Amino acid sequence: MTRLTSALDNDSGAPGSIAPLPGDVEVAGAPSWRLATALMATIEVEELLHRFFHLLREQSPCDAFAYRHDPIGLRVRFGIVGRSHAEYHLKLGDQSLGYIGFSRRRRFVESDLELIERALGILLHPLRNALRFRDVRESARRDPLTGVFNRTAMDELLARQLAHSCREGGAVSLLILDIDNFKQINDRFGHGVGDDVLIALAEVLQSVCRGSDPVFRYAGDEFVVIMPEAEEAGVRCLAERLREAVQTHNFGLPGDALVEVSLGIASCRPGDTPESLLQRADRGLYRAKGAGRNRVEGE
Ligand SMILES: Nc1nc2c(ncn2[C@@H]2O[C@H](COP(=O)(O)OP(=O)(O)OP(=O)(O)O)[C@@H](O)[C@H]2O)c(=O)[nH]1
Repeated sequence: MTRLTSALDNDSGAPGSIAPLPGDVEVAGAPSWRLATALMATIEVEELLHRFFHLLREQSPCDAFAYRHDPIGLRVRFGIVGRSHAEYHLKLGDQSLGYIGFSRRRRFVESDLELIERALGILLHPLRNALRFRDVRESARRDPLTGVFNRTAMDELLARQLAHSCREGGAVSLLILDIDNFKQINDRFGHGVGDDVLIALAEVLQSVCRGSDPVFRYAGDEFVVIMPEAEEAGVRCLAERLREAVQTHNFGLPGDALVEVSLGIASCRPGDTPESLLQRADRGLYRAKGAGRNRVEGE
């Protein structure tokens, strides 16, 4: 663990290395085992950090706390930011476990930072385990070929979004996209080239969709995009943008062969289930194929 800054009243301090802690130190009167036991009782990163912050704050060395791990896009914040700051890079061996920052209205003094650093020493191993668990769970929700979310993740999100829309009355829309004549691409150029097309297609879809509209690989050459809060006009607009983006993308196929897609769209109606919503989008896709492909259709 490395102290990056100990900015007292916003003055930057010199970086320094923190020695590992003995296992049995006291955290400002609270035995370290209390913190260690609380952290051992969960494997979820967010819950772990929440417990860490609350136990630390009982000893009042900080008012706010921010954790970030950019490679996995994880950010967690608690409390109200003050004007005195201290930031640490958390490392176990060569492995980075992210950055953690503390802030406080009152000025941090060296004994506060020592207390924080002892507590961080106790956090390191549980945090490493929680990050590993998160990684395993995330990879079970990803399609191994394209890296986008898989059908399991789609089923979970769609059920959650529909339940939310039932409760709160908000909109949910989705689209299903299928490559036109993909079998011919495989037959003409080989299965490996077909795989490359699927990978590149997933990248095009993700680059057009905002982070809030996740992309899923639904089946072989079919992808789904879920649009929380979007009405039919919104999903139609996104579907058209995706169709155009794919058509104009250079997939690097021999003879500059084009890749085109057909799309079916559907928006949530009262009483919809995930299955009924998907079926409507699928019927739209079927109509798009029947009407000549490279187009968007709803029901
Ligand atoms: N390369 C590759 N091909 C796949 C994969 N999964 C499914 N496919 C192929 O995708 C093709 C799907 O074809 P279909 O969607 O049935 O038909 P299509 O040729 O795309 O024609 P339309 O959908 O009617 O336009 C089949 O040839 C499958 O073998 C994969 O992971 N990699």
